[in-house]
Amino acid sequence: MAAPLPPLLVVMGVSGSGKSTVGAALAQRLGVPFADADDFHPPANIAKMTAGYALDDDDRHPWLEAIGEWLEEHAPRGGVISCSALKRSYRDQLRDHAPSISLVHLHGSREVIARRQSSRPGHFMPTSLLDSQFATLEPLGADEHGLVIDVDQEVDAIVDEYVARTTVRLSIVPPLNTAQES
Ligand SMILES: Nc1ncnc2c1ncn2[C@@H]1O[C@H](COP(=O)(O)OP(=O)(O)O)[C@@H](O)[C@H]1O
Ligand SMILES: O=C(O)[C@H](O)[C@@H](O)[C@H](O)[C@H](O)COP(=O)(O)O
Repeated sequence: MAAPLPPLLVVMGVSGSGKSTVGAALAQRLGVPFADADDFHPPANIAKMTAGYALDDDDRHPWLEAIGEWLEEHAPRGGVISCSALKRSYRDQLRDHAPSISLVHLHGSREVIARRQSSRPGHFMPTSLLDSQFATLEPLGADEHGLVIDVDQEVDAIVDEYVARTTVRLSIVPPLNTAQES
């Protein structure tokens, strides 16, 4: 039997959904490297968001290319990267680099996410951009490899849910026609 592929995950969702926090915890649990896509933005993108303007497709294109390259580089040994990946076309761009990625969409109500995003200290992303994040978000298509997890639970519970839903359990099936010992 072929060895299973190492996990190569993109933790996606709107700003404040917990991508960085959950992504780091997932990487630790899975024993693979972690990266945060916030660190891949060119300075102009950070400046634009800090000033309260949403990024557009042109702003995101080079950023997604850099994330795609990280995924490509980490595909052989696995990795987790947190990246909003809001549109289907953005995820297609990542898959062009690394077709084997799995998406983990952190899904939650605007209320829960806004509360977390606005109480997060020292982050450049203004709460005023949350509406545009939700408006831009395109849910995972049925043909996209991944799963959706509710963020309204503790970080460890989210990681547990991921592991429970993705672990293949092998059951030991006794051979047929085995003579019964008496
Ligand atoms: N499951 C959770 N339960 C409680 N707080 C959380 C949870 N996930 C994230 N947080 C907190 O919410 C805020 C936003 O999380 P963060 O990981 O920065 O989100 P993102 O990377 O998606 O913008 C942070 O202050 C983080 O500590
Ligand atoms: O595509 C975008 O509009 C940005 O990448 C955005 O989705 C991302 O969320 C910001 O970088 C803020 O970072 P946080 O998600 O950590 O708030």
